[in-house]
Amino acid sequence: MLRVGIIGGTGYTGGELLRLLSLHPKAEIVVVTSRKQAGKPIDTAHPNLKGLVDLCFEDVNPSQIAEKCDVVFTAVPHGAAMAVVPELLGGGTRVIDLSADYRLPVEIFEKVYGKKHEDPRENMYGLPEIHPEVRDAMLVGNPGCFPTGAILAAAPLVAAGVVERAVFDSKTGISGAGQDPSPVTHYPNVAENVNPYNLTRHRHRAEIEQELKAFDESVKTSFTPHIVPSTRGILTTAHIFVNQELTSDEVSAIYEEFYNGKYFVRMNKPSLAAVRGSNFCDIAFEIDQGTDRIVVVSAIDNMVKGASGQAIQNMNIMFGLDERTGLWTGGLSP
Ligand SMILES: NC(=O)C1=CN([C@@H]2O[C@H](COP(=O)(O)OP(=O)(O)OC[C@H]3O[C@@H](n4cnc5c(N)ncnc54)[C@H](OP(=O)(O)O)[C@@H]3O)[C@@H](O)[C@H]2O)C=CC1
Ligand SMILES: CC(=O)N[C@@H](CCC(=O)OP(=O)(O)O)C(=O)O
Repeated sequence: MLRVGIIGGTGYTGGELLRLLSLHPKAEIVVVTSRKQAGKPIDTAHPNLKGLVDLCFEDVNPSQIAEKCDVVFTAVPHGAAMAVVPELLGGGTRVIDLSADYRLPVEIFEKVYGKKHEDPRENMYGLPEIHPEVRDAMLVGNPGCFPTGAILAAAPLVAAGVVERAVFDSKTGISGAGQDPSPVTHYPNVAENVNPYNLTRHRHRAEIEQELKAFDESVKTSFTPHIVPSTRGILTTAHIFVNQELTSDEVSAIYEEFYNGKYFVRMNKPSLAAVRGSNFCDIAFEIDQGTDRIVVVSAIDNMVKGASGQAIQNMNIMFGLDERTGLWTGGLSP
């Protein structure tokens, strides 16, 4: 059994890690941290897990955690992971970080996040459909939720060298903002409403660019997010402008070949409901006949394929398990 630790166990992604790992046949959760809820049972923060995870939150230091664990998930805010990762790695454990601390080269991170990186080191971007090399990594920077849906939607066409520009328009559920309440997440501001934000400069644009430009340096990208009145899920509409005419069969072949053997990407009508609670990314496309545009739509659960499920997929690959282990569940639709 893999001995697993979670730093930041009271949060939304920590709760999803606990929910999914409690069903994982090859993982045993041995330590879950919280500074504010230390000593309390897991189900005080996550009532849905009563009877499933029989542990209490602990406030312990990273080297004590490393001693007990083969792998540790850091499900903490940006900037907090880099404060614990060096000690975890020094203790010999492998780390999957759900924050943005290890997704970008240091100079880009510092520019985008406006803070100094305290632990500059090479990063391994944990989008396993594109980076199977995660298998050998000691530290994986698990992707952001929006970049996961956007990159998976566009990567096959960008890798085929046919894309001039990709414009991503994403709608997200509110859990992407984490558990701390704010005016943005306040019910009257979210219910029966759609809120666009960071129209041109959302920090996730850097991740999207990093991954797509690795396939084709000349591709141009734009990204605009919106919050919709849903707890979970991200639906991304990608307007992809191409440099040549393609038939529907040709585009289908490009996607089928790119995602051949990639279990968690399905060519399937995307909807938030169909992927809710699951690690799937559903993708469909339509060619805008007579124009240079292909509309590609993807749907993920931001907390599963967009965070904790993908992190467990990475763990499975890093430890030589079938990537699907513990992630068998379908979506909760309808
Ligand atoms: N929500 C989402 O859909 C997604 C989130 N992410 C990223 O995952 C990370 C976690 O997100 P999320 O679960 O939403 O966040 P939450 O705000 O819901 O939870 C944060 C957790 O981190 C702990 N924590 C906070 N500050 C520190 C610190 N300085 N040191 C140690 N622990 C700390 C908190 O517990 P306590 O204060 O008790 O210690 C809490 O358990 C973030 O970096 C986020 O950007 C990534 C993809 C999707
Ligand atoms: C609704 C909402 O606020 N969403 C978050 C996305 C959070 C996320 O998952 O990404 P990171 O891990 O990079 O923080 C946002 O736009 O900042």
